[in-house]
Amino acid sequence: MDLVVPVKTLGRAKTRLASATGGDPVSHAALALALALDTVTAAVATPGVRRVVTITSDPAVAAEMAALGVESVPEPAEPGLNAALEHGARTLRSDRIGALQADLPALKSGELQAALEAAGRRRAFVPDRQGTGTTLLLAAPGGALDPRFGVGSAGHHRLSGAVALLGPWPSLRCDVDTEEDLRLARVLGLGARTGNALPAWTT
Ligand SMILES: Nc1nc2c(ncn2[C@@H]2O[C@H](COP(=O)(O)OP(=O)(O)OP(=O)(O)O)[C@@H](O)[C@H]2O)c(=O)[nH]1
Ligand SMILES: C=C(OP(=O)(O)O)C(=O)O
Repeated sequence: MDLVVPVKTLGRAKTRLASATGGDPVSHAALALALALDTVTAAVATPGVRRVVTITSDPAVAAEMAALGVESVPEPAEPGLNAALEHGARTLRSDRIGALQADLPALKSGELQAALEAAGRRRAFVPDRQGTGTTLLLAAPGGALDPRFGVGSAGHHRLSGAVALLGPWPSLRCDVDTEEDLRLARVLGLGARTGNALPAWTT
């Protein structure tokens, strides 16, 4: 399985989390980067994951990912998350491809591995903890990714024929968009970089 991980340019990312860093843009960018680095660190360590590639036009993200041994592909001219994922999938030219969101700072490799195994050869997705969004989308072997991320993406992925995977994988389902999500992810056990990037209120 090869995974594409989209990472928005840090200065524009995670706007719903801005209050967590008190409006300081430097701390905010550091937190957004830490979320992505912790997610990718867990993904790279997952048995069954052969390759991880981030899709980003942010040179700071690409440099940090390179330090982890992870390649980055620049975003295409067409804007938006799904266009970025389609571009990444095309670039990888892999037989088996998936898209993993970059805001899963509590992600445990064992849970990602279990979800990959549960998918088998099906096109499948993992909904977020609220059941409305999507944290992981897996193409069938040789099949297209056909990403439909955005508001209500779980419903869109289901309607497009992907199978919902609802296993006991809280770290895989806990994407962090808000301060409340961050608190929940902390209970699950944050990756080291996000833990270090957090403001004092969480301690
Ligand atoms: N490369 C790329 N990644 C994106 C883009 N939009 C969203 N993402 C990534 O997709 C994932 C889910 O995005 P959201 O949760 O909506 O994140 P966000 O847009 O940074 O957050 P908000 O500003 O709060 O909506 C995150 O990993 C983002 O970094 C995009 O246009 N390009
Ligand atoms: C883009 C998505 O993420 P979020 O709900 O975190 O914005 C999605 O779930 O499709």
